Amino acid sequence: MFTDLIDKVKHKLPWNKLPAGARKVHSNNQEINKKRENRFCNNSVSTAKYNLISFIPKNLLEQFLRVANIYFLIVSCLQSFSGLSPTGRVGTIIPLAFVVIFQMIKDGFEDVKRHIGDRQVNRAKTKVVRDGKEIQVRWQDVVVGDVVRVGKNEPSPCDLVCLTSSSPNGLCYIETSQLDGETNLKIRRALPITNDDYQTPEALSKLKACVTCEQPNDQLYKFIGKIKLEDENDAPIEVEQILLRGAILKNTDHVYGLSIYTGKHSKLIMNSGDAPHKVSKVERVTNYGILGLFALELFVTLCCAIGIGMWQSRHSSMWYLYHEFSTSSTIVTLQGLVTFFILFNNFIPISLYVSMEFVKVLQARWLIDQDLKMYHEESDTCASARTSSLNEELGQVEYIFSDKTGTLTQNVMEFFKFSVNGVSYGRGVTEVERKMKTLNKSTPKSPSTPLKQVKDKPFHDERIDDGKWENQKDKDELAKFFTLLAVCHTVIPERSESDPNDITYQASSPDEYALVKAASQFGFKFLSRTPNQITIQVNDDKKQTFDVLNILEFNSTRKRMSVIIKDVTSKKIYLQTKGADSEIFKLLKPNQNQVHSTKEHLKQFAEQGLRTLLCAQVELDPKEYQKWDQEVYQPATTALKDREEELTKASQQIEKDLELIGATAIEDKLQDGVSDTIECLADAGIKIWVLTGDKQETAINIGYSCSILSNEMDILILNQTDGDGLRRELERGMEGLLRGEEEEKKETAVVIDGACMEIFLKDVHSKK
Ligand SMILES: Nc1ncnc2c1ncn2[C@@H]1O[C@H](COP(=O)(O)OP(=O)(O)OP(=O)(O)O)[C@@H](O)[C@H]1O
Ligand SMILES: [Mg+2]
Repeated sequence: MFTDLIDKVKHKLPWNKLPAGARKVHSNNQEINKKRENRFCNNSVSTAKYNLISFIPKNLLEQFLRVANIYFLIVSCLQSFSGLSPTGRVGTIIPLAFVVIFQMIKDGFEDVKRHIGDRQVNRAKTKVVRDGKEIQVRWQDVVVGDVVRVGKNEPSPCDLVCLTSSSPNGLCYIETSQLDGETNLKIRRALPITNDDYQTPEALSKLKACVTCEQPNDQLYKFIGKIKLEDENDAPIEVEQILLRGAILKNTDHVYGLSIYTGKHSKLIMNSGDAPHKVSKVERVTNYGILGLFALELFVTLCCAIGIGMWQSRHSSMWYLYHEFSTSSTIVTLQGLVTFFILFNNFIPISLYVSMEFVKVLQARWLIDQDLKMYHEESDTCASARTSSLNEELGQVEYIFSDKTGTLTQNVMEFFKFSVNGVSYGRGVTEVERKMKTLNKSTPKSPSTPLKQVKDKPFHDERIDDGKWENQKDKDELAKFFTLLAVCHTVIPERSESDPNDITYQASSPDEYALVKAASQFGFKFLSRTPNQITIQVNDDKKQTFDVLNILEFNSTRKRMSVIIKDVTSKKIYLQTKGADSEIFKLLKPNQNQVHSTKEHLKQFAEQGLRTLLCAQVELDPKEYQKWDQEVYQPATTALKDREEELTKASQQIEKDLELIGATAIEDKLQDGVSDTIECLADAGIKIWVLTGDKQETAINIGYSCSILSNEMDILILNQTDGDGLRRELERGMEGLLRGEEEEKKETAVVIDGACMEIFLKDVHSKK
């Protein structure tokens, strides 16, 4: 309570306020950057709660926020000062001091650990460019306006604008698991205007640039800013040119970036906020218990005080506790109130909190930290209780919210099946299918997918393996499909220095990685990419090159991505797209034969727990394309406001009348032990929510295989997009729920579609 207040006041203090307007950062010009009105801070951060000066007052304040401590403080004061104490003067203050000191030592010890952690981070080494040379400095000494070098597998020490990258085309990859928990790589791009000319420390130390950006804020995925080089026009800076503090550089030798937000102003720190003072449920209950005891004590005290008042008025003799005797029974009653209050102070046990703290420390250090069942052998890691104040909450978790990909599943995608021209290929049996078989909830089998054991390669089908696809009657359609897999993506190939034929792929989307790998298994090998061209090799001999005219990028709202390419030999222009079936079916040209059978296949794939994508393409008329590119697309790319929406609108204008090429199905296996873990959690009565972008059928079947859903449950599927239908379905669900409660065994699981959820939330909002 008080700590919140202190924080609020702190933010209002004039010297803590950020200046209004934009932040201007000058490269290689510390004179301007260090001006006081900029209020740039240094790059050291502190996650500790106390420092040497604030430790005693702050900790005491926190401790005396506890009801019991306030109570004992009052008792101690009365005991020492009033002269009415039936016990010694120090009867309470000594145990209280002991309790407070014990707690202080424990808090101090935990804070010292935080200080040590902070020190390690603040003193870690990084390299910055100063006077034409790279020098090593501590993280805490990096200042706004420094050009920082981040090497491979190193974290970025502060928020940087990426100026140059050692990789071709200014690309680099980062892993942001510290920021958002996602382990897949994300692509970042160096600023085009600096990438080519400022590759060396000498060049970088001559860089005269001014970056104008927002004041520090906690928005991890938003950035508005521009850069101005001497004698050049302003250029916009996009989110994809920002490396946030804590992001780790991967697969790129090094990048140089201009530091714009440091220390407590960096987005990661702004986003994490101060650690709040948490009170566990047990402690809350204890507080109420103490209030009850206190009321009881007051009552008993009152009775006794009135009693002695009455005794005195009848007997007119001195009560044995008092040396001096008042003749007024009212005064004796008042004196009695204090005396009995002190006498009965043991109603509330002073050692209560100490015992609780002691037990918690033992639980944390002894039971949790050394629990062999929570030991991970491969990484030699034990469980670690960072704080012991919330131990008992662990047993009272009611809900768990989980992501699916990468949390329940391994995020290792394997191409498993596909469908082209109404024929389904791929013979493997998925993990989900096997699990469903054991659950006796067999998925509908099609004649083309008999259950057979998987070979070492996840995809196998004797009809098309080892180049035999060329003998199929659908060979042209198959070739089109494989070409699309090899071309329509944002994967980047990397050749190893020792063997140029050895190509590894870098992808920010593990699905795309699996598709490109699969295409090369069929002989359509993706060889190289430049900003404007992509080359693939067909059957080890023929090279095919395409000019990449545009890439209409993937985002979660569009649920698809497209490329517009020009075949260098035939000069034809195509738009190729792949994405969620819910989106792509809407964009198809009407009356295509294979649509019906592809839908059937998609349903089967999804029921086998596979992640599906639909592939389609269209040949564009060059004139129409030119018109669209110049009049619609290019203006959208340079829009300064709502660029993403503008691009989405522009893409919608060209992604239409598509010809269906095929469907892909990718398996993402469950992590080890997921099913058992979820069963345990469910047994403990914990409700689990999982979020996924998969197709509904895939989600449901994965739900079964990881035991979130089971045959014994009522499953309520909410995918109605009209309010009335949704209401009806909810009512039906509620009836089921009540029935289930009566029968005392049936549980209800709810599957909610995203669109349906939106209606739901809108409704809630409007009611508010
Ligand atoms: N690289 C891609 N190209 C085209 N479409 C894609 C791509 N990645 C995903 N999609 C489609 O977009 C939909 C939404 O994907 P998104 O990545 O937003 O889901 P998500 O929230 O990450 O879910 P999950 O955690 O299950 O991956 C997917 O169901 C898929 O159909
Ligand atoms: Mg995804």
